[in-house]
Amino acid sequence: RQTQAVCIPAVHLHMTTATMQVSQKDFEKAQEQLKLLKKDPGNETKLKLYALFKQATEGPCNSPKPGMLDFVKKAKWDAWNSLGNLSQDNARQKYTELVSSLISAESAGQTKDASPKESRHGGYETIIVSTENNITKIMFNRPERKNAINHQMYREIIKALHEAGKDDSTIAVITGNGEYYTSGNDLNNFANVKPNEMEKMAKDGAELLKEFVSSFIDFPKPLIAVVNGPAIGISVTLLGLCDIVYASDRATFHTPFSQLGQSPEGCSSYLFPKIMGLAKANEMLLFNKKLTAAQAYAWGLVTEVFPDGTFQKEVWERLKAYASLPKNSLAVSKQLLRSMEKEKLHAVNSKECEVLKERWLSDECLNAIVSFFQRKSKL
Ligand SMILES: CCCCCC/C=C/C(=O)SCCNC(=O)CCNC(=O)[C@H](O)C(C)(C)COP(=O)(O)OP(=O)(O)OC[C@H]1O[C@@H](n2cnc3c(N)ncnc32)[C@H](O)[C@@H]1OP(=O)(O)O
Repeated sequence: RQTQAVCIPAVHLHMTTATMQVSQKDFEKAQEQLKLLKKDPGNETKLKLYALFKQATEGPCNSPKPGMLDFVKKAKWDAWNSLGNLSQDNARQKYTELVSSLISAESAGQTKDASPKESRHGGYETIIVSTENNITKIMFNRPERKNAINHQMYREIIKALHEAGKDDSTIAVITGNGEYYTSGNDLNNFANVKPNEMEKMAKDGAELLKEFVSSFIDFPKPLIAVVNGPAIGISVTLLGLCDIVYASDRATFHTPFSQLGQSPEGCSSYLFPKIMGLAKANEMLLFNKKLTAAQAYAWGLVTEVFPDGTFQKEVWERLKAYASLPKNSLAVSKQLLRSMEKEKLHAVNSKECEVLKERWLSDECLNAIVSFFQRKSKL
């Protein structure tokens, strides 16, 4: 899998003769500092470091794309290739900055009086979790994969929601890093499964999905979705379990389940008809209708739409004010609003996962996934 351990080969931690740029010294120093890190920075970060090192020393990716089955090589190639034509100077700069941020994060973790403003939660690779102004922010962080949700990300979000539910924050926010909110389930979750492992894949997937959706159903504080860009699949269905949904006018909302031979999840088979009426829910959940932000607002899925240019500023100012309201009052009020539904939502979640488990073994679903990987189809 892409998230398998990726070592940074020693050779990549040494400079070739290379350029004598102003930043050359810093770049070399960064390579030395990297070796002093006590904590493993995680596979995603190691991939970024690997890619930036290759770009800085060799320029844009020039090696042939490895085969689909060669996961580690493919993940490294993808990371390097995703840097496109980034100049070697910029790559050196970014590499140096990344190392410096890792060193600072590590020493901040060791010093009690670290910045009181934003505290970054450690131990995550596919998401960034931080707390500031009484708001715990959970950010999908695989921008080069359009924030597709792989198994590791599902597990990390479950953990982050569990911790956010108990921490001192007043509200929690879920959002995406980069251009996309998220492109939904990572289709690689279905790739490279041997025929005799299909049933297990479907069973494990359904269990993970059930636990993932349950962690949204049970989340005890106001949960706000800040939809910064296009949202696909499960990231759209989960919006029904969020208490407020703010969207950039660049966001779109797409649940292409029948196109993928699958079926709705995230309690959308129950919540979407309640939110928007059965006729409109059918267009989204049966017939793959992609909504603009304005349509999603008109259909009741989105609370408010903001111009992309001022989206972050306006939304975070608003949320900062909301998060200064009395924490316990907000929590009990949210629970009152949702409690009558909780049992029903868990039952819907179980049923949806059961149906999906069967769908994942169907030819319709397998053909759709093969088409995606053969580049015959994209959404
Ligand atoms: C435990 C299991 C629970 C399952 C729950 C059920 C959930 C269901 C769903 O969420 S259904 C929705 C699934 N999502 C998709 O089908 C989206 C697939 N992606 C696309 O159609 C396109 O990538 C796109 C429209 C999102 C973006 O297109 P474009 O702007 O042209 O970018 P690229 O395609 O070049 O994307 C860059 C890079 O990212 C890879 N990627 C993007 N999204 C996904 C994804 N969802 N799964 C896997 N890979 C994804 C894409 O393949 C590119 O990789 P490459 O550079 O080609 O290696």
